[in-house]
Formats: sequence, structure tokens, C-alpha cells
Amino acid sequence: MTKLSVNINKIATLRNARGGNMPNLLKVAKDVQKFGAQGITIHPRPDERHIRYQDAYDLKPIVNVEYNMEGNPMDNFMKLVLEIKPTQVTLVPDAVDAITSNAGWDTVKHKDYLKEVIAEFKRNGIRTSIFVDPELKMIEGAAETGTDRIELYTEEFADQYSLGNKNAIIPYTESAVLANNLNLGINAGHDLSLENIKFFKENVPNLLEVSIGHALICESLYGGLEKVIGGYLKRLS
Ligand SMILES: CC(=O)[C@@H](O)[C@H](O)COP(=O)(O)O
Ligand SMILES: NCC(=O)COP(=O)(O)O
Repeated sequence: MTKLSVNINKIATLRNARGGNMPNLLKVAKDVQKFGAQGITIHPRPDERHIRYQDAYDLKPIVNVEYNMEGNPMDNFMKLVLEIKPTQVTLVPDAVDAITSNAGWDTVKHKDYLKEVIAEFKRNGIRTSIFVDPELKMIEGAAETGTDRIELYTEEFADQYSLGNKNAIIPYTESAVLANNLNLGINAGHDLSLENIKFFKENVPNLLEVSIGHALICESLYGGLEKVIGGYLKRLS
């Protein structure tokens, strides 16, 4: 079964826009779980443009499904994750000023660094995942870091699929086959949506989790959070 982990970054974006507490992030996280999501994802960036570090602490006691924290493992993020001990940490090589995540790790060039960081999280009982492009060399490199899982970076697939190019799935299918052979768990995320998720899931063998935020929140502006989450769960079942 592929789990749906809802990324609530954009709820925090809306909340921060007025400096108050509406929408209430904790209430939305509780409701997202009530509506059937099997995970909550946050990506506390260094500038706290949306998810604040305090949010990460406040969410821990109310997340009763998988809790996934994403970020570049710089000192503050490492400390935050090791203190909170979420279900999973997803390492993303984002520049501090990146408008959003826009690349996977070079797991060959950064193998030794990733091995060290991953070992620290695993010593603390936290499942690890690393954000990678669907390139076979990067998948092989990921396996050598000792990570539990990879997260396939799906922006290219989403872009091409929206243009009608279904062949864009091929690198993802091939990467998943290799990851399965290397005993790597497979997650995926970035720009997945109600439009593309069913086709993606059907062509990526043993996909364990998708983390979806931006499109899901935008779709919910029209369909409502409960109905949209139900739509994802139906397409993932
Ligand atoms: C790694 C990834 O693609 C997303 O998890 C990321 O969290 C999106 O970040 P923004 O919500 O800041 O665009
Ligand atoms: N890891 C991907 C994620 O958490 C959400 O990405 P997006 O759906 O906001 O693009």
C-alpha cells in the first residue's frame, strides 16, 4: 500500500501571511489525519518562511500517523530532528534561499557526508530517506550511504506528464526497479497531484509513500480538504 503523507507547509504559509494563528496548523494536522492521511510532512526551512521550528515541536504530540520532517541537514535542522525524533527524516540538499526544493542529492560526491548524517539519525531510531533524482547512478550511490529509503524527486515527471509526455515515467520506473533490487524503500514527492498520482503509482513498483503538499492544498481550495484527501487515497488504493 502506498501511504499518503500530507505536507502542510502551505497551511503555515497562509497562517504567517497575517501574523496570527489562522488557519490553525495543529487543527489542520488533526483534521488531515481524521480525513485518512497516513502521514504528516513538514519542511522547516532556515528562514522559517512557513513551518516554524516551534511548529515542529508542537506537532509531535498530535501526529498519530507517520511524522516526516524534511530538510537540509545543517546544524539547526539536525538538532531539531534529533530532539523531536519523528518517524522519518528526509534529507534534501536545498540552498537556504531556494524558492522550493529543486534537485536531488549527488549521492556519489556526498557519499561520506550522507553516510555520517544517516548513521546519526539511525542511531537515534529515526528512519532515513534521501531526496534523489531518478538517475541510476544516484540510486546506487544512495544504497551505499546506508539510508533506509530514497525519495524520488518527481517535478520533471509532473511537468512532462502535464504536457502529455507519459514516457517521462520511464526513469522513475527504472529507478524503482533498481532500488527494489538494492533493498531501498521508495518514497516520492514534489508536484504530485490528483491528475498525475494514479499513473505514477501504477508505474513505480513498491512505492511506499508519497508526500504531497502544494497541489493538494491548491486543489482543496475548490474541493475541500476532506474530499481531496479522499481523492488521493482512492487513487493510491
Ligand atoms: C522536498 C520537497 O519537494 C518538498 O518536500 C518541499 O518541502 C516543498 O517545499 P516548499 O513547500 O517550501 O515548496
Ligand atoms: N517531499 C515532497 C513534499 O513533501 C511535498 O512537495 P509538494 O507536493 O509541495 O511539491
